[in-house]
Amino acid sequence: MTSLLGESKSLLSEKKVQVVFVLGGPGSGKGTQCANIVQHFGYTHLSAGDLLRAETRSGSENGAMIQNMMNEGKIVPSEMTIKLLERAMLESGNDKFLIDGFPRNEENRAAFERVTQIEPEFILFFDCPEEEMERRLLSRNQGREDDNIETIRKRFKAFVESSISVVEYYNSKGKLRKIDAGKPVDEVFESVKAVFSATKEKTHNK
Ligand SMILES: Nc1ncnc2c1ncn2[C@@H]1O[C@H](COP(=O)(O)OP(=O)(O)OP(=O)(O)O)[C@@H](O)[C@H]1O
Ligand SMILES: Nc1ccn([C@@H]2O[C@H](COP(=O)(O)O)[C@@H](O)[C@H]2O)c(=O)n1
Ligand SMILES: [Mg+2]
Repeated sequence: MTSLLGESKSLLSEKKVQVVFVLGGPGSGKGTQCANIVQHFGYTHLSAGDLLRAETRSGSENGAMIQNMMNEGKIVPSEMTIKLLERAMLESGNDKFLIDGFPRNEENRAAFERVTQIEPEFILFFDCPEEEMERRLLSRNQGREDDNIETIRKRFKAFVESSISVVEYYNSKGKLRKIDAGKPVDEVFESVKAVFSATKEKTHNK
């Protein structure tokens, strides 16, 4: 795979950027907590799902295919998602990113590393019981077509079958920061803050 601009090397590999991957099951609270992190720690939040949804609305040639895959809870080929992430990162003007809902499988992980040559600082993992995630998704009311019980079950299955192995991979590299996400929003954010404050402290003392 080549980069956004069809070059063998991504323009991002020449920039000094910091990336935190934000992972967790559907409805674990990734988007909610990312909004809080942005306010406190100056990151730009990029949700892979939001970028894909915007692409389906843009009328692009891949839009209909992406829409069908999302309605089935399937993981879209890395080439498309990485292109959207690369473009959003380059356009943002920032150098610190929370990448939410990515990498979703081994293919996502390996392709991002190969194309951008970016190694994430750490992985924030929201660990939440499935019954709680299901309750949250069914009462989210944001008009998402995939928030229906049939697709929610497919998304849970994809998370267990494809995404957990990515979480385990980063755990084995000592990069995982696991958060108990089954608690109320403010309590979850206290744990999140502790992770980012510790990282800031470490960087400051270097
Ligand atoms: N800690 C929490 N306690 C109760 N409700 C929460 C909590 N965190 C988020 N929510 C609510 O749960 C719903 C899902 O949250 P959010 O959209 O942040 O999850 P997500 O992980 O980004 O989901 P998805 O993977 O589907 O994008 C939202 O309605 C949100 O307001
Ligand atoms: N790396 C990704 C991320 C998401 N998708 C597709 O988008 C759907 C919604 O994702 P959310 O993170 O917003 O819940 C997801 O179910 C996938 O269909 C993807 O393909 N690849
Ligand atoms: Mg989300």
